[in-house]
Amino acid sequence: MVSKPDRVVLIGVAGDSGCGKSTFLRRITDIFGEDFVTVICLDDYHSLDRKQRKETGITALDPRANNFDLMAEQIKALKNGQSIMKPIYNHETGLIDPPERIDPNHIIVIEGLHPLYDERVRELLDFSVYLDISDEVKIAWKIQRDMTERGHRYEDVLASINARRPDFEAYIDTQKQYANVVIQILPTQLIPDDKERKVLRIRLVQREGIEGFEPAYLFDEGSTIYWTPCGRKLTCSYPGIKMYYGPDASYGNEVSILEVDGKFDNLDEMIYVEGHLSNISTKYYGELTHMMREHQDYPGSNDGSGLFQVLVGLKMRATYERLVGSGEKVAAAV
Ligand SMILES: Nc1ncnc2c1ncn2[C@@H]1O[C@H](COP(=O)(O)OP(=O)(O)OP(=O)(O)O)[C@@H](O)[C@H]1O
Ligand SMILES: O=C(CO)[C@H](O)[C@H](O)COP(=O)(O)O
Repeated sequence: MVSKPDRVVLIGVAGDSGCGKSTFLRRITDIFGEDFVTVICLDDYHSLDRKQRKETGITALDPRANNFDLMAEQIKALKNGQSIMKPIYNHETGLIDPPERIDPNHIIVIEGLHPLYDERVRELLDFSVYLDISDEVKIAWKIQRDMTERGHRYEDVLASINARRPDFEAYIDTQKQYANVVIQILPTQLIPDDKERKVLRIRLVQREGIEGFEPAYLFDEGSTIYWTPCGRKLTCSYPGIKMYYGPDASYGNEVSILEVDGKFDNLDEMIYVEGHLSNISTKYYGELTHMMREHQDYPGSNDGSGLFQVLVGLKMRATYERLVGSGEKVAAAV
């Protein structure tokens, strides 16, 4: 840890397994610096180990397999500047290991299946994100990762997604109603009946009316905009790029949507898109483009997922600086 924090800022990143949380977390630590951020994976609060879950038929997504009392107590303690002894769930053995000491830090990120599920934990959060990946894309990514990197069979990957679905819908998906922002990852609409899932449509759903959070917009705040940026200033190969901005409603809340369908060919040209976005919480013109170009190797860096992950990271930085006051600025990316 760099220095003892005067105030702990708590961020929640929710989503199912395999929805891109690790990539998003790397972007957050890139913005704040590794020492400034402590990431807690909420799998560590599983109260049933793998064998017990198998015997009882209760999945890890089910609240009964998780110790929310301990989670709420320990996250509250960290926010109050106290150290905790956090349990550890060991994914290799499927067992619960002896606890480890976690000290408060400037930013604490709680990530996993349930950061927004329990009201006591939810109320402690200063900023929250839900990564919402459509079934079609989830299957494509899981198959790519679990078959090529983990040696699983196609039928097993599909069966595990199907087996999780009822509990996913009951306990995980419902959390998106509480998030400040939702990043939705959907199949493209630019290629009819696309099965490859190489081109994606990404939507950033931003809650309106949250104190201190100003949604980003395209061209003109509150309008509805359809924009095809391809042409002289943005190179686009097939199937091109379409962007959208407009108002909507979600779970009875007013939201505004920013959307990108398609892939950016050349991230140097992102400055053209950045120049037409407002309220993006950058510290200088071109900072968002700079951040996207820095990590072209991250998955999704050349589509809306990279763009919106960076944008949400900038919103987190703005939240941090607003909460801690002007004395504690995070360095700009230069
Ligand atoms: N934006 C993206 N575009 C394309 N592929 C992606 C994107 N984000 C993640 N992936 C791929 O999806 C897979 C899962 O991503 P990642 O490991 O980040 O998810 P996770 O939520 O951290 O998963 P888990 O909780 O199971 O560890 C990886 O193979 C990664 O390459
Ligand atoms: O959804 C998950 C969160 O990442 C895991 O399935 C859950 O944590 C159980 O882990 P394991 O399958 O290793 O016992």
